[in-house]
Amino acid sequence: MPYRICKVFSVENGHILSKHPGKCRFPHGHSRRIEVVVEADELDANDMVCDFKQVSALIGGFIETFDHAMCLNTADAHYPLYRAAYERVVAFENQDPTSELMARRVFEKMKAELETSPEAVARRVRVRRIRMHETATSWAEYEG
Ligand SMILES: Nc1nc2c(c(=O)[nH]1)N=C([C@H](O)[C@H](O)COP(=O)(O)OP(=O)(O)OP(=O)(O)O)CN2
Repeated sequence: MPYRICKVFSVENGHILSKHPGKCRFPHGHSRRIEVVVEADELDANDMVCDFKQVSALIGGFIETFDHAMCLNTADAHYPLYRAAYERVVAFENQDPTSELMARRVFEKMKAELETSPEAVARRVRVRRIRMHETATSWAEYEG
């Protein structure tokens, strides 16, 4: 049974769900909590999965790109307008930026960071799941 730790990040993030039949197809924002769960079979010399700060160092910068940014489907008719007007736009290729897909994107980035990092932590630690909170009552997660 592996040991697990979780580092929680917060961002203020906008999105448009262009396929949504209700009001979520209009621009709106969320104060998102993003839980990054990593695991290891053995603890390090400090009796940790890894330092929480190492999780931040690996994925914090990527998560920051979602902060005060608008997530958009590239197929949304408004996408070119947002792209032209604002520098902080996060594109989802022909898919709506749901919490499910945002969780998956963070998961895949964290996995890639661990695979390419030369640091020892990367050989021992795996990303287990990303939980993307949307509101106080809803979240989605992606698990490896
Ligand atoms: N599976 C998903 N469903 C919905 C998503 C999503 O990303 N994945 N997103 C939305 C909207 O972005 C919406 O803003 C959030 O939905 P919801 O939790 O329904 O928000 P409310 O504040 O309106 O919830 P209430 O608890 O009903 O007030 C929609 N669905």
